[in-house]
Amino acid sequence: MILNYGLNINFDIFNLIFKMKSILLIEDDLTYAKIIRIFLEKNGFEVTPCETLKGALLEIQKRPYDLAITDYRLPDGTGMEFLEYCNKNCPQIPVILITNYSDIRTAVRSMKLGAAEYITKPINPDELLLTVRESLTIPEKTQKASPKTGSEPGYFVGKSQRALSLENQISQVAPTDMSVLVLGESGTGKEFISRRIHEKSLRKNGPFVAVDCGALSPDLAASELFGHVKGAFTGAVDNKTGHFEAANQGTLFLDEIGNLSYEVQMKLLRAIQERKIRKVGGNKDVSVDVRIIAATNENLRDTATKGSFREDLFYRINEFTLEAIPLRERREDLREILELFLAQSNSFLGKTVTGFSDEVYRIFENYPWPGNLRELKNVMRRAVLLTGHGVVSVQAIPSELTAPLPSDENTVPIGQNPTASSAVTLRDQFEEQERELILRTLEAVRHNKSQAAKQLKMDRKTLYAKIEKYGIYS
Ligand SMILES: Nc1ncnc2c1ncn2[C@@H]1O[C@H](COP(=O)(O)OP(=O)(O)OP(=O)(O)O)[C@@H](O)[C@H]1O
Repeated sequence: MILNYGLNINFDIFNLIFKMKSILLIEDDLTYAKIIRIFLEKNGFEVTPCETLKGALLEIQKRPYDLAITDYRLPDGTGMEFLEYCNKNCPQIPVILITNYSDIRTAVRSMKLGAAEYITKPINPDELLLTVRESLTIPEKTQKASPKTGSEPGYFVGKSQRALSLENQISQVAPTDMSVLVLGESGTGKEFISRRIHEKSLRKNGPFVAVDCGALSPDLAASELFGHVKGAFTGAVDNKTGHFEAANQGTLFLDEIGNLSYEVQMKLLRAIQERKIRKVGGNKDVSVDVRIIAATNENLRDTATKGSFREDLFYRINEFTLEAIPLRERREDLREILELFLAQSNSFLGKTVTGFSDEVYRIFENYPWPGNLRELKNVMRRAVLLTGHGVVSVQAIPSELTAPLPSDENTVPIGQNPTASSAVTLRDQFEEQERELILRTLEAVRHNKSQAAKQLKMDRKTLYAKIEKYGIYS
């Protein structure tokens, strides 16, 4: 197996830091799951494999895993159902969703539902490792990492008309204490815009607390936002400070605010209007001085009219509206954004990629980017990882972005000696292992294909197809 290159050199250090983090791996393709498991174990993680949604739901209740990785398509459900369960019942466990690139919209939806990250098939080992390590460093899922002071590194403004107008509005509203509602598709930078407002405001030396309301379990949302007193409910073993208090004299960013229950909306309205909160189970009010910035990618006005979002709260948080711009509507800014993400990825990964070929640039220009800046950043990071140095070529970007190219042009043929910077994927390694496994089984059963198929738990037709695919008898 060729799994020992790239970022692996640092794994001893990571071992020390992470002290055998436990991962629940939900993947029904057993051979593929085995390869991922062995790869992660070699890199110092403890992996428990699971083949079904039902099994995974039972397993996650047994022990506090540090991370879960789930395939989207499972025999008895989807990875999304698993994600939803985790959000409600164990929101502290980051979940990475594996999807096909063609399911990018699913991936984007998974991020909205609180997935820590998504990775697309075919999986690149370095990318998998990077994503796992990054997800394990997220401090707490409902509260995002929030620097208290200093401006957001690498905030990109842009030169397009719409970008300039947005920046102008940010500058105008920032010094006021108005509540701001930031609208926009997933990944367009709503949180970045909100941080920008905070940094340009008079509260910039106070905290910026970002809360992902989509990841708050309905039962615990009030306690997360307003805190609780010891003994308020089973499990409230200590007093807890809520996000409101934590944001005192600063800004509270409520992402995906449409996900809050009606009851919590009521408490939120009171907190904003009266500038007072009451902890769950408490009997006295606590004064708070917090500016609210909320974000949503749904039509909150519609939701308010239909009654599932309180109209009074909608008007209270919507004193000023900003619209984050989808990437496809700011193509003039693309080249500059690419350069920024390239520089960021180089510095993050310690690589020296200098640019991209004209062909890559053309592909980027023609692609609709449904996942917006986040998707672009992920694609760039992957491309930098695979390229290492020099110029990013088409081989380093997901084949789905390059519609006219056959997808297998993107990978190195099995048997060919790959270089460290080439697109060797877990799929390649999976196929290599599968070929070996089939060959060994055939030899063990003296080439009796029915027996081999039985042992390999595949039907004869599939076995024949694989024998042909791998050229076993040719
Ligand atoms: N103005 C910007 N400058 C540089 N990078 C940005 C900018 N806006 C967004 N990004 C990048 O895109 C990623 C997604 O941004 P962000 O989380 O703010 O989007 P979002 O609209 O809040 O997403 P979601 O709807 O999924 O919560 C960020 O991690 C950041 O890397």
